[in-house]
Amino acid sequence: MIRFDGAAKRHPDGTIAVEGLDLDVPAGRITVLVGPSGCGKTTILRMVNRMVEPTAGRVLLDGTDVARLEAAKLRRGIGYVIQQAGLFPHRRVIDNIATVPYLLGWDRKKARARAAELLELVGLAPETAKRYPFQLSGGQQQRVGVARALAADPPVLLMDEPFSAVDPVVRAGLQEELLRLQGELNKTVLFVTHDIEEAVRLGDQVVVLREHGRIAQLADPHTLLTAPADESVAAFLGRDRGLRGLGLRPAADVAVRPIDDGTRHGSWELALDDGGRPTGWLDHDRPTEVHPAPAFHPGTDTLRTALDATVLSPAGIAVAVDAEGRATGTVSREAVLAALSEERPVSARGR
Ligand SMILES: Nc1ncnc2c1ncn2[C@@H]1O[C@H](COP(=O)(O)OP(=O)(O)OP(=O)(O)O)[C@@H](O)[C@H]1O
Repeated sequence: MIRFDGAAKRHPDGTIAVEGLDLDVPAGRITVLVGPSGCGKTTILRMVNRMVEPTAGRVLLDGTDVARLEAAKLRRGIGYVIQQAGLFPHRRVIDNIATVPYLLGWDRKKARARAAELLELVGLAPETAKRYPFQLSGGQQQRVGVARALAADPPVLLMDEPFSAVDPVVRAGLQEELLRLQGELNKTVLFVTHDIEEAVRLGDQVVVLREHGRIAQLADPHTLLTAPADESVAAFLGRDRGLRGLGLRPAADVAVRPIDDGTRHGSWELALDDGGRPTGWLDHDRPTEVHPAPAFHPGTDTLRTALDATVLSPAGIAVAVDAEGRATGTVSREAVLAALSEERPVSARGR
């Protein structure tokens, strides 16, 4: 467990980044810090691995004041993931991932074998190992960043806006991946974001901060959305709290138009293969071009995924598919938004 015990940071120029924080970050859970720019999120995170030294108070890691631990050694036991991954550009992916094992003195073969395992764990193809970071997409780079942070199997993971530089759909994929990984690994995760939706999606507990690192509310996502502590938290959650529930509501809430009712939507035709799986959208006015057909799983996805799929679809229509990938129906953006505006309690994320 990580405990902030009156931890404060005042900079030499007099700026108070964090006034005095008391917070427990439970072991094996994801705690998300969320709040407006400049409220002290990064400062709080960096106090844990001593990239920032508190000017008052303490940070305890499993009961030990981190100030008493050697910084380099402390950091090797804490995974750290930052925005845009921060990979070494001149090192291949495999060696980027093996950075900490090398530092720990593992032999090259063992370090690389571990890195290859992690590559698979974060969902990257084995051939990615030999590439350089610039040869990867933003989302792939973030996966490498996560793999690198996990390489020495640290019990604690600090993540500072790790997914904010990628587009919403890639981001949703990375979030899902993190939840899947966490289901297996049970790390103590401290995660910083300024996006409340990301916070409620990932957090077992969410800490809403205001200026100087003051806690406005600490709650599980469900409580936060249904019972904001005060007006300022409610305002931060967004005026339309329904929209913020997108990522918590099951996609099953949306009315699907059965595939048997037809595959034509205006000038767009949904093409299916022999097995009934969508292969793309065809534009009747330009029939030679095939456009991608984003899909979602009504049984397991959220309304957020369904909405993303409609937004990315050239036809403005998302395809509902079953577990085998066969199209069962279609939904429009309006249908997703209509489902959202129906009065239903927001359900907390289940694992
Ligand atoms: N070296 C420094 N000297 C003076 N002030 C600083 C220094 N580093 C950070 N600050 C100030 O401390 C406050 C908290 O900064 P911090 O980076 O922790 O905020 P944040 O919530 O992570 O912001 P963002 O979401 O924009 O990254 C800000 O007002 C910032 O300007």
